[in-house]
Amino acid sequence: MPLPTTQQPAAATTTEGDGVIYALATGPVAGAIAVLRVSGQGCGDMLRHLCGALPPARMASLRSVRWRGELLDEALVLWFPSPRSYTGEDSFELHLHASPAIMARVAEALEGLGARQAEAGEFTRRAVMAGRMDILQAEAIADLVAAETESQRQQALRQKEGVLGQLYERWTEQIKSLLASQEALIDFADEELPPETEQRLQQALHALASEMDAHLSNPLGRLTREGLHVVLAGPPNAGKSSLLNALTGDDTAIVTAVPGTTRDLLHADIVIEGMKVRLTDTAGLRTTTDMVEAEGVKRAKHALEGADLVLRLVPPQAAQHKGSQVEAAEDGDNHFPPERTIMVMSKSDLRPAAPPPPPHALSISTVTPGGLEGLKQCLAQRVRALGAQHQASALLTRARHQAGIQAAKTHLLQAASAPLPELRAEELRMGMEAIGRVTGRVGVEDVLDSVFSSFCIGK
Ligand SMILES: Nc1nc2c(c(=O)[nH]1)N(C=O)[C@@H](CNc1ccc(C(=O)N[C@@H](CCC(=O)O)C(=O)O)cc1)CN2
Ligand SMILES: Nc1nc2c(ncn2[C@@H]2O[C@H](COP(=O)(O)OP(=O)(O)OP(=O)(O)O)[C@@H](O)[C@H]2O)c(=O)[nH]1
Ligand SMILES: [Mg+2]
Repeated sequence: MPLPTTQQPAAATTTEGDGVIYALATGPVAGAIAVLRVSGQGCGDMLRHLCGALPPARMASLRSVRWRGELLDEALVLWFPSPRSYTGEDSFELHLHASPAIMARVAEALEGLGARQAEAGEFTRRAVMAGRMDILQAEAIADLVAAETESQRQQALRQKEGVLGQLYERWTEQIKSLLASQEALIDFADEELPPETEQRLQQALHALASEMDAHLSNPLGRLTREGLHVVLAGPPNAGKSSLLNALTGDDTAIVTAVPGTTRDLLHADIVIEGMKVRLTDTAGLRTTTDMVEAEGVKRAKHALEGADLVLRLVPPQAAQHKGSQVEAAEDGDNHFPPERTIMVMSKSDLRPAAPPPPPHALSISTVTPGGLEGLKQCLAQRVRALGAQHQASALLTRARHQAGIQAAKTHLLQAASAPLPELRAEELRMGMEAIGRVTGRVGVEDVLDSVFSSFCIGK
C-alpha cells in the first residue's frame, strides 16, 4: 500500500541530512508485523510525542502509539540515539501490526510532526554521508537485499564487510607513496635520478597495473550478480525450446514440430550450485526469406556473441549428414565460439543405435527420464570450477567499478612511460582520483544519485 505522500515535491526537499524521514522498512504491508523506520535530527521529539517518554536506547519496549489523543496501535519501539544507529542520526523504529489502516494513520501522525517519506535508498545514503560506510558497502547492501542465490548472498556480505574497499584503499596508498617519491624529485630537480630508483618505480607501476588487470579480468563478480549467460542455439527443430522448458521445469517456451517456431529471445533463470544461470532460448539458425524469422535469427546470433556459455544443439539428422553443405551453411558454424561452446547431441532417444557422441559432446533427451543428467552435471561442474578459481577474492561486480579501475590502470601505465616527474605525478594523481570515485572518496555527490536510484524505499 502506498503511504500518503508529503505536500512538498520530493526533489525540492532533498538536501543531505536535512529533516526527518520515514519509510516502511518491511515492504508492502503484508504478514503480521510492519517495521516503520524514522531517522533525522529531532526525531526523538516525535517519538516522545507518539509514545510518551523515550524508551531505553536500543532495547525493545512495548508502547502505546497515540496521536491527538487517539490510540493508533500497540507497538514494539526501538530508539537509537545518534551516533549509534544505522544512519548515524537519531533514529527509531516502530514495529506495528501490519495493516494498511494503521500504516496510513501513523504516516499521517509522522507527517503532522514534520517528517516526510524517505526516497529510495535515503537511509543508506545518510549512512554514507555520515561516514559510516563507503559507496561500495552501500552497493553491497543493495546487493544483499536483492540476493536470490547463495553466491549472491556471499558476494554481497563480503563486499559489505569492506573487502573491495580495502583492496582499493591499499592500491591508493601504494600510488600515494609513488606520488610522494615523484614529488620529492620535482623539489630536487637538479639532482640526477639514480637508475635503481627509476627501475623500482617502473617495477612498482607495472606490478600494480597487472594486479588491476587480474582484478578486471576476473568475471566472477559480474557472473554472480547477473548470472551466467547460457545461450541455447542450433538449427530449427533441434529441441532448444524443449530443453529450456525441461531445465526450468515449466513450459515457458512454445514447442511445436514446425521448424522456425521460436523467433524472440526467451530468458529464464535457474539456480545451479547456488549460482544464478540465465538461460536464453533462440530462433533456429537458418537462412530464410521470412522477415520475422530472419530478425529472430539475427537476434540469436547477437545473443551468441554475448554468451558466457553456448549449448549448441545438434539434432540427429544433422549429425548423420554432417558435412552436407546445406546443414553446414544453415547452422552457421562460425557463430559458435569454440572455447565457450558445448556440443549437445539432442533427441538421443531417436538414435539409440547411433555411435557415441564425439569427444567433449554430450547426449541428451528431453523425453526420456534422466535424459538431462549428464548436461546438468556438466553445467554444475562449470559453475563449481568458476567458484573454486576465485574463492575469497574481492570481486568487481559493476560496470561502475570496471570503468574506474580501468581508468586507474591506464593512468599508471601512462605514468610509467611519462618522461618527467611532473607528468608522472599528474598521472598518479589522476589514477588515485579514478579509484577514489569508485569508493566515493572523490566526488561522492556525483555518484550518489545513480547508486541509490536502484535502492528500494526504506533502505
Ligand atoms: N529491525 C531492524 N532489523 C535490521 C536492520 C534495522 O535497521 N532494523 N538492519 C538494517 O540494515 C539490518 C541490521 N543492520 C544494522 C546495522 C547497524 C545498526 C545500528 O544501529 N548500529 C549502531 C549501533 C550498534 C550497537 O548497538 O552496538 C552503530 O553501529 O553504531 C542497526 C542495524 C538488518 N536487520
Ligand atoms: N523424440 C524427441 N523429440 C524431441 C526432443 N526434444 C524436442 N523434441 C521434439 O522436437 C520438436 C521441436 O522441438 P522444439 O523444442 O520446438 O525445437 P526448437 O529447436 O526450439 O525449434 P525452433 O524453435 O523451431 O528453432 C518438437 O516436436 C519436440 O516435441 C527429444 O529429446 N526427443
Ligand atoms: Mg524453439
